[in-house]
Amino acid sequence: MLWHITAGLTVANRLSEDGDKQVLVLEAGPNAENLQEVFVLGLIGAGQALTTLNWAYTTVPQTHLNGRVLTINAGKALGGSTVINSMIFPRAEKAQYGAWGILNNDSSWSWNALLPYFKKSEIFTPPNKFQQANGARFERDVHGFNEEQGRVKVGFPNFFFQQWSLWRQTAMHLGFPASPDLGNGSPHAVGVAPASIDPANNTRCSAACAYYTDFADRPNFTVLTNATVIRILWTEQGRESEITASGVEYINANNETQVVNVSHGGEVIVSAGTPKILELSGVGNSSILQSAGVKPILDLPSVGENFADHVNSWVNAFTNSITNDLLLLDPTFAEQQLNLWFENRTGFYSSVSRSLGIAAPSDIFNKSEFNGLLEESEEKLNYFAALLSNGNPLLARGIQAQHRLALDLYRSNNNLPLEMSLRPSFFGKTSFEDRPARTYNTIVSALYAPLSRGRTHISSSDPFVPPMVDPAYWTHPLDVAFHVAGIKLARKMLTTGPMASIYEGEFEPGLDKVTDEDIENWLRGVVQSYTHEVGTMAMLPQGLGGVVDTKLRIYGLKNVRVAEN
Ligand SMILES: Cc1cc2nc3c(=O)[nH]c(=O)nc-3n(C[C@H](O)[C@H](O)[C@H](O)COP(=O)(O)OP(=O)(O)OC[C@H]3O[C@@H](n4cnc5c(N)ncnc54)[C@H](O)[C@@H]3O)c2cc1C
Repeated sequence: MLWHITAGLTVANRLSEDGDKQVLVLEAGPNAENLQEVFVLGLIGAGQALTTLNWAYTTVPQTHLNGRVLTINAGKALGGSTVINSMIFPRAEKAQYGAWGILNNDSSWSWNALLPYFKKSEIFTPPNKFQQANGARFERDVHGFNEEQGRVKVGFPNFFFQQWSLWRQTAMHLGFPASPDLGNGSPHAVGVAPASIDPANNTRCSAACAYYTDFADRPNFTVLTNATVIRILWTEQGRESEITASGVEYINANNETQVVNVSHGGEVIVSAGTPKILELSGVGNSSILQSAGVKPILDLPSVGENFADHVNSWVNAFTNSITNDLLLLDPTFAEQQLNLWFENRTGFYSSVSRSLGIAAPSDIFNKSEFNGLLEESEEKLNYFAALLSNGNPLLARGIQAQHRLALDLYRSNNNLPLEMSLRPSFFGKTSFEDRPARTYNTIVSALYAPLSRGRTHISSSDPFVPPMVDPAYWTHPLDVAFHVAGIKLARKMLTTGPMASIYEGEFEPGLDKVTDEDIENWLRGVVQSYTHEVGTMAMLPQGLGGVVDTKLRIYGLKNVRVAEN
């Protein structure tokens, strides 16, 4: 039994290949595959705006971001966040996968060990001549081409904005290597990102498209949508040496409470809002559970801790080039473009992929400046581990181990702190009405390897009360330093090399933000979640405050695993 979905549907699909296994998936949202906000590439953002498809969690006021409450988007549909996400489908730096193996002393978590699974997860369509002419590249060795169903379709779109090419040239001018493939495990480069799309139809390929639609008639693979899981039920304690899940309680589309039993030898795989469900089931930090009115079953204090999320910010420049802003500025043009997509899959709405540049420390700091920052962070390893671990001494060791490894990787230029991407449009918080009615190019700078760690917990036993979410953004000063440097790099990218030829002045942050301090102060008022939250069911040894082992089994529970970010 599983819920849910990006990860969960993948596992459900693979398990149900064995006809002797009965697999049930419970998903709180609907099947939204037939909505044009989901399948039309250029309508990214429209799906997120549908409240029925987005959990839109809110954070507690963020101490380091002027006390602001931020929104964290997360898909609520069969296919999870892949139904509303931006479809960018590159991979991380090899050393990042290796870090899992090092922290867990398990070599099955490394780039080499995982690459066969990455290949098995996709049907990659190489770029055609038009896409190659627009910068798309690929390396055959790192992709999967097997056309069997049960894989995410990955490829490139039918429309490219001209400034993406100018921007890549500018990035190269500033020292970024040209990427032969952003999925090859060496993404410190600039290139065109592949996307999780079906290039034959120019449509989104969500996890539902990859792992469910073609398998809906598998007799042992059942999916219930609009089914919100409340808690896991346990066998009477004392009869088993380990605590055993006996069933799951959920609320169906008619608002009725239902129970489904786990068959003998069966497992529950949690892949959805996991900390909340575990805490409602009595698994977590006992004192947090008791204050919320839940009877503790297993004291596992790191559940919901170790929360990390990317945040982003931007520099937008006025431009004379053609951008996506035209869709908002001219509704007739927007209608024509949408018609073009439906007629022959061309035009603005057939575009999705973005050019990305992944920056290393050497792109943004000089060596002595960066060594100084690293030394400061090393001196304060204990302090930040204690601060970020919420009074949990084992997790403090786990966070310290993560930080030590991250700092070592920074020293060798193998931890990549920033994703830089060019959006051919306005991007930011200022509403359409409040900004000049012009076209913009925006460079978005996203903090990729944050050292800050926060938490999420229940505050009530009522399953309909949203969880408390505190990502503790920007708690670690190195996060702040990288983010400020990202804005300076974005400015440089907009104003040098070929990009300078289409630059007509800066809108935000605005040229009055001159010093690092000005930029930092502006950022504290605008930084927003990039909605890539991870880490709250940490895969770490128990001595480092872990929640799951390297087979994703929850410590202390007999038949419950976790499969999600
Ligand atoms: C707006 C946005 C843009 C993004 N862009 C990109 C991108 O371009 N490239 C990229 O690689 N990543 C992107 N991501 C991140 C990526 O989509 C996620 O990391 C990934 O989908 C997470 O997979 P998951 O299985 O862990 O969780 P999810 O995909 O979030 O799936 C969790 C599922 O569980 C369901 N659920 C939650 N609670 C319950 C409950 N109580 N009962 C039943 N079901 C429940 C949810 O409805 C959801 O369907 C983006 C994310 C968002 C939100």
